[in-house]
Amino acid sequence: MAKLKLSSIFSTSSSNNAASTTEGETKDLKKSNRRSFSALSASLLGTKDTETNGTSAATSSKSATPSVAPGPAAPATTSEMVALAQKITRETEKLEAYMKEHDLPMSSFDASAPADFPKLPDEIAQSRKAIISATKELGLLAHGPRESVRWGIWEFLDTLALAAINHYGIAKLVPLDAPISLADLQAKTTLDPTNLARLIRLAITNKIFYEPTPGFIAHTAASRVLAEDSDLQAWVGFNGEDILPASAHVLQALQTHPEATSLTRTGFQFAFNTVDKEPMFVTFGKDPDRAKRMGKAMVSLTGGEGYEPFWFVDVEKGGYDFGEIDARGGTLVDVGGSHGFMCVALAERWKNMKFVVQDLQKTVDSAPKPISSDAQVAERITLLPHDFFTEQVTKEADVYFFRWILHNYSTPYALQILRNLVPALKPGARIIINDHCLFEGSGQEDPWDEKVMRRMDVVMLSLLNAQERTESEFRELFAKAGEGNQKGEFVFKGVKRPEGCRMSIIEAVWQLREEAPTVAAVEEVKEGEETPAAVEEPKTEEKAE
Ligand SMILES: C[S@@+](CC[C@H](N)C(=O)[O-])C[C@H]1O[C@@H](n2cnc3c(N)ncnc32)[C@H](O)[C@@H]1O
Repeated sequence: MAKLKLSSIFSTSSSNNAASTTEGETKDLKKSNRRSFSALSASLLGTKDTETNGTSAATSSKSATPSVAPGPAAPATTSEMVALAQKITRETEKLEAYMKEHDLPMSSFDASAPADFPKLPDEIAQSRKAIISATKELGLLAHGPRESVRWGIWEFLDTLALAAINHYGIAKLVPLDAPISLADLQAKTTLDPTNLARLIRLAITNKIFYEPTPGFIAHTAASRVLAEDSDLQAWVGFNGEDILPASAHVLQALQTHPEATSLTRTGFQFAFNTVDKEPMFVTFGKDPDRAKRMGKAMVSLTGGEGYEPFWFVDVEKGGYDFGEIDARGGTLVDVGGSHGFMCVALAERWKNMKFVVQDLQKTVDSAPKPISSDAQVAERITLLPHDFFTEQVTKEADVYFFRWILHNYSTPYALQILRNLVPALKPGARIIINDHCLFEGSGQEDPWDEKVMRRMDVVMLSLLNAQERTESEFRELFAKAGEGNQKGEFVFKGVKRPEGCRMSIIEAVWQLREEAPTVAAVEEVKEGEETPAAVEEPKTEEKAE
């Protein structure tokens, strides 16, 4: 029997993975992102940006895979390595000119250097991204294939060294203004001299600390920020002491449980001897220090480039336009909203809407009170304990918002979370997900963004058997969540991604079946195509908490 597909009704997206828009009103930001990367990639190599020259880079196998083609800036004889080196010079000069013009210090290893770049205008930010990508590629080429694989695989040892340094608080023990001898440093720690020295010296190869004279350790900019930023310390701790052991056990987990959907059979459980006992969040719930570390690590992540809340809040930057809902004083429910920082930011921007922040009892209890010092903001935000694995308690809201929630769950759990909304949904209710949205294939993203997002996807596997999703996976998730419901269905509206942001805004609307678009607008899908994969339902005892 033929299946009906509701794609392409609200979305301009198609199987070529072009980005879609929300109700056709918003800019095709993913596409423009891809175009800017295409342009960047082309300019990196001194070639033309085919997409902006009439030939769609999206349909070209060369759309994002840098390869040297002769062009005005790169004659046919110019090797890929020289083309990359020239581009690095050009883009670095552009960056430097901007910094000088605005009296800003250039990036430096010096301990007194700034820990972050300031917010750069788009063109200069693109130069910076080009430098990051091109230097990586040039380095790989300079190593050659065999050597780059042979030694690239050892990056986990750099993580180990950093994790140990962080665990023993070494960065805080090094004075900010003068070197310290290894002997004096050792006297301040329980780490023995040999291990202290070798771990620091491995970190030094990544410009974390330096050794001005043999046996003396001093700060670089990176070690100084590690000494001063407690959220970054938590991020390093969470990665080094939770994610690293979990990832080291993923192969074991996959070999034992190849379906890889259960929350209690991940690399994390194999690493910490909790297989079939409890999900990671439950383990953390029993250990306040570890839970606190993860919470602070998330603060570090969400404050990081490309993840800041303003990308969702600021309409001018491509954020979500709640104008119509705000005008009628509608309600947004932030499901798994932690301490409500997103709702605070939204309430500061949208002055009439009401907000409900739902999270587990413990999280709600530990939220700051009042939630905002601005009474006009605080009075419109309610914090409510709610487990999203149970039926939604806030009925008939206009928006159910999930930020960094669904990527924590494999499909069976994600379906359950969405289905738990259904009894509360009124026709037209919007489900908005703020998560990464991966391209179907590789090489269409800026290379550094792609690295971060693909790594995050594997972190999700390691800790939770969860995943980042592509647009078609989100579409299928919504289709499956509404399947079998006689009254209504989730109609997928599309994906929008603010340029410069790594997270996407994925939207569906709950519609009564009789209100669904007419058959004329519905695309026929041949039998056997896009059949959602069979998924097991999560067992109750496996739920997060
Ligand atoms: C990765 S954090 C995301 C927090 C927030 N949405 C953000 O954007 O930073 C996941 C959140 O889900 C909450 N959570 C986990 N399991 C939950 C459940 N079963 N019901 C409700 N909230 C839950 C956690 O307490 C945490 O605040």
